[in-house]
Amino acid sequence: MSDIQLNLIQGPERNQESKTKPRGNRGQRIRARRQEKSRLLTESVKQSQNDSEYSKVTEYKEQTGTQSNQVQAARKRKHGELSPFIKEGGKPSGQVISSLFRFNPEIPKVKSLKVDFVKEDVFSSEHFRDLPLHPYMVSNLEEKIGHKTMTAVQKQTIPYIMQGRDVLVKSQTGSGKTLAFAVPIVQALQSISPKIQRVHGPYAIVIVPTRELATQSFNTFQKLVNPFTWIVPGCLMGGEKRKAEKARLRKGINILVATPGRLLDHLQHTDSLSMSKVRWLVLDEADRLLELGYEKGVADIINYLNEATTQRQTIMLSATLTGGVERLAGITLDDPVHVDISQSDLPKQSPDTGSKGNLGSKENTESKDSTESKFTLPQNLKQHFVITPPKLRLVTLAAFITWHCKIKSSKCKMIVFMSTQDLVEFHYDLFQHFFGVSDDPDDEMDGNSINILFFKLHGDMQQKDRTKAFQEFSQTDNGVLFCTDVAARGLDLPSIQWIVQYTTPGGATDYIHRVGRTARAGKQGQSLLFLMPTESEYIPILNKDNISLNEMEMKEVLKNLKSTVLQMSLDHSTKRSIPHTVEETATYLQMCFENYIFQNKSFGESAKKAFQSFVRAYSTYPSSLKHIFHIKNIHLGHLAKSFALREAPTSITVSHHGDQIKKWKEKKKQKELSRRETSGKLSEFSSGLSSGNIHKQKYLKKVKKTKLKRQ
Ligand SMILES: Nc1ncnc2c1ncn2[C@@H]1O[C@H](COP(=O)(O)OP(=O)(O)OP(=O)(O)O)[C@@H](O)[C@H]1O
Repeated sequence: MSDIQLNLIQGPERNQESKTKPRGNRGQRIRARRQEKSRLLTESVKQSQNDSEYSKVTEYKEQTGTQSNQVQAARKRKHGELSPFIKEGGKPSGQVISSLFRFNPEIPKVKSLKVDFVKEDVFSSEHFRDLPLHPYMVSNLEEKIGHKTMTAVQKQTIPYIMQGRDVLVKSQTGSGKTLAFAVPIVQALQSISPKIQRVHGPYAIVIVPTRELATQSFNTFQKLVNPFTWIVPGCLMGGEKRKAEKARLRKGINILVATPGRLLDHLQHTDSLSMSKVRWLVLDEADRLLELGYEKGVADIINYLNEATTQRQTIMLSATLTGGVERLAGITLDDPVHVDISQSDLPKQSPDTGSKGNLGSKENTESKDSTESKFTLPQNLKQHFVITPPKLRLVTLAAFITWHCKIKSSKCKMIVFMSTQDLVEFHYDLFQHFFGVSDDPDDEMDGNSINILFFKLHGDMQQKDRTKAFQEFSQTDNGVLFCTDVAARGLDLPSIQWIVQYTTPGGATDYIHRVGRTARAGKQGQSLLFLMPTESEYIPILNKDNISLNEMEMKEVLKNLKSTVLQMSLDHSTKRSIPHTVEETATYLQMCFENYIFQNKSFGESAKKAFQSFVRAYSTYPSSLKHIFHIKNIHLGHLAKSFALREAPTSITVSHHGDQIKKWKEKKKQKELSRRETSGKLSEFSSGLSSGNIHKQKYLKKVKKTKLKRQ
């Protein structure tokens, strides 16, 4: 038997995990639960101790083994025939526990570049009452909404919109762009005489990329029209009932906030929706809306508008708006003003004044000047990065979350961004199980005292669950939200202290919007970016986009784990064998995770799915970043540890994993091409409304399912 096989898990059979809940009175139940937990935890402690022994043995073997053995093993590993921890001759199905702290790649020294700090004031000293606004508008803003002075972007933008100008607005996240367009629109609508009626239909169309942002912007309009009861705002978005929306459209909506897919479907299928009165078109998060996948739908909406009305003012906003983005959808802007708070006090005329484009035409689908202006981040945002070897990612995340949200403070609100839905599902379930608030009252008596509130949000959730998660997380003052980039844009969730990016974003733009969920409107906030050693070159790339980060050392994060482990439910018998050093504690927690995954089949499947989705997502970084983010740079066996798997799933690690990814990418490319031919819809776009073409509907559903499940 090989040395490594000595470490095969001797634990209970899979699927036996707490399946049979003991009957009897409360006292008996608690005792039985304690015994079961004690058994599992003791097992983890034993394994964490064995693990140190094991690592010594394997290290010795690796160092002293004959060269031919080493070369042979290395060759096999290279071709994926061997798990890095199963020696030749080992049982292929064997579950091997490898050391967390041995054979890790070195943590490189990061060479940060000097960052030019661009100052951007959030607030101005001017008051809303200094503007020619209706007195009720001013009193509503001051007394009900609670804002007396304007933010800098509001001060610069509102007068231009009130003059009827087309405007392109770029200002940092959380600087108040929503009111910058909402106030002048409501002001103009209330002043129309005779009064507008709801049956007139929409005067303003506000397009946003996600459902949560649609709800949020709609709520802002609802507050603003409070004194002007005859103005009716409304919201249309994928996931909601089509019939109910049609009924509301029939009654009349004057300010229509919508996601593009659902709006387009109503334009195509709801007769009562007329665009003839539309005077304002707002594209919030415009750069996102005009990206690949969204831009076709937006161009179609603009075509509808162009046919229905000629008198239109267009307003485009984003924290990462670059000049020329309007060309992406061939939007025609008439002598637009560029408001860029970071650059100067005086807004500029657009260099491409009055440029006309062909809607959706190929020539216009590239932004030519993405580097022409610098991005600005909130001054009160402290940004950090941590470099962890792949094996230690999961325990480092657990250490970070439990320290900040339980041990250090019980009032911490955190968002953890991940690249795919499967990653979100897996981490949510795992953390909920180990550290979440239990719905079983027995747990409180049982001493299970980590009790963090966990939430999840991604594009594949049922709309009602999505709405519930969003609302509950907005209202709570402590908790952790695991999410995809569906929550990266525009959301204004109160009192977020930490933004964690557990998977690296595809570029500076995504980075800026993710971290922009904290440090909003002058408040304090912090962010942490997880990197693997092979990814450290990403820091100077972010530096070039004015993003400045400080290193947080992994061992500093991990040293807090001991308190977490102490707080986890342990009875006296296991407490005696609680690990002490950082290495022991981290290994202990990793063993708890691994045992749980190993013993619970559905969790095991979820871990594998998450692992695979991570690997696939990893192959979709833009070509400019491929030298850093290439799956070949990562040891998949080590990476599997961060999914509490004892070896990488074979479907990925078979010798041709490179070919598999290539095939998958080709398939994805083909699907993307046919999708673009049939429709411009992507996840948030997918409204499920089209009634005419069932075949297309099914096709889109399939594409939506198979595509990376990114959002
Ligand atoms: N004049 C003001 N004074 C104080 N706070 C304000 C003012 N205007 C807006 N805010 C607050 O600032 C926060 C951010 O506003 P908003 O969501 O509009 O920012 P944003 O610039 O659109 O951000 P993002 O780029 O992330 O979408 C909100 O909580 C809002 O209530």
